[in-house]
Amino acid sequence: MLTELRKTFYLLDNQFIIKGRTQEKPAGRVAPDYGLVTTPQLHYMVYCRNTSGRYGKATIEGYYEKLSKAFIELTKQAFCSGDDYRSLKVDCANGIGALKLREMEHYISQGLSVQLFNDGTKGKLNHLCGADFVKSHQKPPQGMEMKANERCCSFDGDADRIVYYYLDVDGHFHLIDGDKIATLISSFLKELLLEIGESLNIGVVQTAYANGSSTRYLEEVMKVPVYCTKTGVKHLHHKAQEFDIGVYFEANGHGTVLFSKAAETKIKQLAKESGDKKREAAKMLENVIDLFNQAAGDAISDMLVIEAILTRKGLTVQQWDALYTDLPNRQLKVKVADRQVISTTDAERQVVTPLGLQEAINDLVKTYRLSRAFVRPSGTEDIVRVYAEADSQENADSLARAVSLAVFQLAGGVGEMPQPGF
Ligand SMILES: CC(=O)N[C@H]1[C@@H](OP(=O)(O)O)O[C@H](CO)[C@@H](O)[C@@H]1O
Repeated sequence: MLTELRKTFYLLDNQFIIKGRTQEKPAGRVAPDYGLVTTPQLHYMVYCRNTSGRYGKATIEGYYEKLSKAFIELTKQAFCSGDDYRSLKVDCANGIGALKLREMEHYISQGLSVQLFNDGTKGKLNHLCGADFVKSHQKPPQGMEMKANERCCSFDGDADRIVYYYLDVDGHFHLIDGDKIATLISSFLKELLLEIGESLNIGVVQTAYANGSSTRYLEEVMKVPVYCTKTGVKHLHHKAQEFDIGVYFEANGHGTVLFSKAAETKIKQLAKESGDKKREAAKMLENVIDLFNQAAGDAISDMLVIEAILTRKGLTVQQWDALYTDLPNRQLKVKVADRQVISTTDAERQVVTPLGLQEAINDLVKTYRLSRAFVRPSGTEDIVRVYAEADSQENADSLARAVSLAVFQLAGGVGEMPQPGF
């Protein structure tokens, strides 16, 4: 996250970006100073400048105005306008998202009231809170007061990821991750596409970390084509650009939806010319295009899209969650002397080297039901990541442990040996 942020600052500070290429800043030109902004807001500014303002005004007010206008349009005649749909609790991970959401609050207050937690007034960045903590520990952040069935979400520190969650009446925690966000959004978009009756193609892009139930639901129930890329949003973003409408989300809640130029032009034309029903659907799609950050995954923009969809469809957080049931899963880390000894293929789902490791994983996976496991070297930490899913949490935990042990033994593990079982 921070590396991305620094890289973008560097681009704004020392170089200009012209049509996707970078070049040295011409002498005498002053780089704009936007003060403190979220990572996706910075990407928005760059996108605006690179399109000479066609994408939007390259100011923080321009961002708030563009998003809030689309959000208000989408929610104003919504079927459901009860209080349940109007309020949302947001854990801001003690990060920049808190400052920016506060600034934006009054632009969207007509459609949504947000209550902020972990807003940075005390507490440390991402410490026991934020999207990454909630997703990896599968529990609520500290500092959030949650009542049963209340809709809550967490941003990460630089506000480019978002996950939703709630507590049921028995106090059980339910996580709604990037996969379920992608599912909600795709089903909404598919319905609108049916209404406008145009054959625009839609594709969903995931990584190997996507829960098996989400992939099955998208392919088998929703009949949407799903593609798997390597981990890291740059891979998902590029793949999503191949479709008229490309929906991409990492399971950790980082993602957005991209619309091709041709799709945007078609939708804009239908919003002007077609008959009543089609025109309404096309207008809605026009606002959806404006509400999604086309430059990068954006927690604020994604939150507004999700809130607009839930309101329009009259869906509660529990109904959304019930679209499918996640397979129990576990992620572990293994320390090895050199993580580069592990090379992978098939979008990181199969190990090529060291020899014998993939066979060992295959043998372990066969001993569990509804199981899947893979390992890959992290691109951001000096570790190997292990992922496993199975029919029960106990089995997912036990498979993840057994695979960790195989990695430790076959790929030069260091330190304490992982124990089988959990
Ligand atoms: C399993 C997982 O969540 N991996 C994250 C993490 O990458 P690793 O290469 O797994 O360390 O950080 C990336 C950058 O934030 C993010 O894009 C990715 O999804």
